[in-house]
Amino acid sequence: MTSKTNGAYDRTPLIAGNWKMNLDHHQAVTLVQKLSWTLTDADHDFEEVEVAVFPPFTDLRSVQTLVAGDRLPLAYGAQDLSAEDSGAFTGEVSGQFLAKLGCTYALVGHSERRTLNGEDDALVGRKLAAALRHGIAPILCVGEGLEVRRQGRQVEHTLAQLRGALEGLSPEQVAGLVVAYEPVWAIGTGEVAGPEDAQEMAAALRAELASLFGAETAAGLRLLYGGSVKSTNVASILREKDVDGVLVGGASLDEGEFASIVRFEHHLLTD
Ligand SMILES: O=C(CO)COP(=O)(O)O
Repeated sequence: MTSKTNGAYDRTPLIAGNWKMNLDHHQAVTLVQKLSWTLTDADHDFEEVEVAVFPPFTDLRSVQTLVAGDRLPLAYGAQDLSAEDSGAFTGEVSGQFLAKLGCTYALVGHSERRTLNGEDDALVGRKLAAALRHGIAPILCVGEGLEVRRQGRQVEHTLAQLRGALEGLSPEQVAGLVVAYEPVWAIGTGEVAGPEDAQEMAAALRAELASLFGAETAAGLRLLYGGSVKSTNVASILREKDVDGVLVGGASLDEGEFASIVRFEHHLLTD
């Protein structure tokens, strides 16, 4: 049994790599191949620590073919999806198509989409519902910007985003949900929220999930931290009781660094 220094894992840790708008489908195949070789060589137990990648839409078919053809124990997902299922929505990608491509997960409400594409909580909630309709586990991204953090309102702000996206759902519907806390000021900046900040927010999110869906459901949901995660800081973050994994951006583009993050327990033993 995998264990934290503060106790056994109740939930399978999830290490997720969000590639953002990087790597074409040829590069995707190369990275996924190298990543799986590196982890297999290192005897990584994918049942103990789950690994998922989030390539651009145009890479997903190639990743599906590779993962299925070589029976790789890796999960993959999309970085976004449409709130709609089909129709006159030029440029949108339906959850139905993603399910056909074997996506286990879809990110919803990533801060870059909220900021660059004006996605609000209502739209994020509709996208989350669309993922659930198609049997895709949503990874709901929440988190505050620098101004909100400076005002000390980060918990209130992040919990409002959580409630806004999950309104009207039942405990059964959210059973496979993952929530990623990504403070916007820590994304791509080299600034990392301290492990205690990640834990403070994870505990607040879990308490809010318990009040929405019951303690038992909340205890089974995985909460991730994201924002400048690297092999050198992952262990201290994942040592925290309520943090069940990480959502990695830049560092997931290098298979050696990402594999080292996946093998965070190795750092737990050495630091
Ligand atoms: O946005 C992120 C993952 O979704 C975090 O990105 P970085 O790890 O590059 O800071």
